Amino acid sequence: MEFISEDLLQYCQDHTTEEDDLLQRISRDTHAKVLMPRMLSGHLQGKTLELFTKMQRPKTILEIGTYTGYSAICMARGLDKDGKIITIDKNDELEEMVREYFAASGLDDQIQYILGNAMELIPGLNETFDMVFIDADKRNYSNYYHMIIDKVNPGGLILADNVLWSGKVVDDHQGKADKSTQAILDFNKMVQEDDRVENVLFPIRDGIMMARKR
Ligand SMILES: C[S@@+](CC[C@H](N)C(=O)[O-])C[C@H]1O[C@@H](n2cnc3c(N)ncnc32)[C@H](O)[C@@H]1O
Repeated sequence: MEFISEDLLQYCQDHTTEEDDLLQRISRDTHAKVLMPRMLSGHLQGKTLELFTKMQRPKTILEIGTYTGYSAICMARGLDKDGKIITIDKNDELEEMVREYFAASGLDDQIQYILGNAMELIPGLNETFDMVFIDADKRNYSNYYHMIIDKVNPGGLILADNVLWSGKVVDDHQGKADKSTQAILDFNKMVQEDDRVENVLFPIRDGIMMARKR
């Protein structure tokens, strides 16, 4: 489901700094060769992530859910020279493609790509973060939040994608939402009630929750 008309979306894209050749290639290849290409962040969200990163100036970013690397490259482009992004994905079938894109970005020395289950890997990360992008399995969104909140530095940002879940968050479920929808509803409620953060839900693409740790 699109929340704004195709014409308005096109107008927004036409007034957003252009996607360069590499991001266009990743988007094209993903749509041609990879399952569920709708998962890719794309032009508007990618530029939003890049600009959020430039404003936040994080030393370390954690991304949960690399997929084909589009959003990781956007955030890496926003980093200062001494910043780094750790990005985790469990899908090793995309590894070759993703490593090639990271190399082509010229930023692979700032991108640490880890393959494996984020639920198992995150507790072992001996780092603190200035920015976290949660964009993996929806059912674990609240678990990821609980796992990372103590690793986020004061003033750090937690971003979570797809928090409008194609609009299903406002459907009348009559107490029987499907598991992914319920997980998103629980996540949004939990963030809204968490006094450790101040937050805003942006209606960008499928919805991005931004929570800033106090
Ligand atoms: C929505 S896609 C990420 C899109 C990417 N961030 C972008 O914007 O282009 C979600 C990814 O999360 C990965 N994923 C799902 N569950 C995971 C888990 N438990 N651990 C690590 N990765 C996971 C999937 O393999 C998939 O590639």
